[in-house]
Amino acid sequence: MSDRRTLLRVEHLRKVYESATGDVEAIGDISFTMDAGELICVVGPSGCGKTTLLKCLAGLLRPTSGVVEMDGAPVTGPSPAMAVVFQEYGRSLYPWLTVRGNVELPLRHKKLTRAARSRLVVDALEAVGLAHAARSHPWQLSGGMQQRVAIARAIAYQPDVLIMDEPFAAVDAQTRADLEDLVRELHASRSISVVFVTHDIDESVYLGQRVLVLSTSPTWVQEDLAIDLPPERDQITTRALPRFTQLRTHVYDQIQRAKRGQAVAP
Ligand SMILES: Nc1ncnc2c1ncn2[C@@H]1O[C@H](COP(=O)(O)OP(=O)(O)OP(=O)(O)O)[C@@H](O)[C@H]1O
Repeated sequence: MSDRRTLLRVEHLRKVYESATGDVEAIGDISFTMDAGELICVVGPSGCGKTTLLKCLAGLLRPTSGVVEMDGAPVTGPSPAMAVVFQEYGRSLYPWLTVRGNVELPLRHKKLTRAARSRLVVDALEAVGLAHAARSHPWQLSGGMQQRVAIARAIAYQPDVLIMDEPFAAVDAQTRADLEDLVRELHASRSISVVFVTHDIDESVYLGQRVLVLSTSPTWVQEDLAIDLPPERDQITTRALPRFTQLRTHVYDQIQRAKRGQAVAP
């Protein structure tokens, strides 16, 4: 649950990529804040700058102008307070390490005793339902299980913010539903704040407490929509609610407007 403390503040963020073939203004002017403990989904037309935004939030990319602040301090590089889960789980896990080794690796940068590290790894693997697979290698696991390992690695690091870039785009529908519920469960039980980018409108409404709809590039926040569905959600009941249908239709309409360039800048 949100505790009304501003954790992340993005103000007038702009990002221009410079290249030999010309400049690309990926992000025009994005501003929003996120309270501690919130789960925000970000949607928008393809190529509108969602990944660019996440990279700026995570300190992996320097904005051209504007500010990203985490807990009142400017983000100037990768921060231990944030962990990122990407879509390409296959490329983000080291095949020569076991599941346990993959989850443990980033913790080696923290000043922890071996026992404390071990506790965090065991706890994270249990939380994602993979305690039994600790000694397997990633290539022995299904796609959904590999993405669970990536999530375990992120939560073992104990970040304040979990940043997820279309994390379930490459798994089948049933696995995706299970992983969505896992994210909701981890968010609720561990008070982790989550920024979740997705192409899937239904997924954004099902997961989010808020949905940020982005315009086409150069991008701004076209709508910051509060998702007023009950906090207890499940795949069958929640998705069958008339309000769920209204919200998904609304988000869909907004994205269509964005694609047609009809959205008005705030
Ligand atoms: N390194 C780069 N150099 C130049 N242009 C880039 C670079 N990375 C991204 N872009 C451009 O910036 C814009 C936004 O890209 P970005 O990947 O952030 O969008 P996205 O919304 O995540 O895309 P998608 O929905 O397809 O995943 C696009 O026009 C893209 O071509």
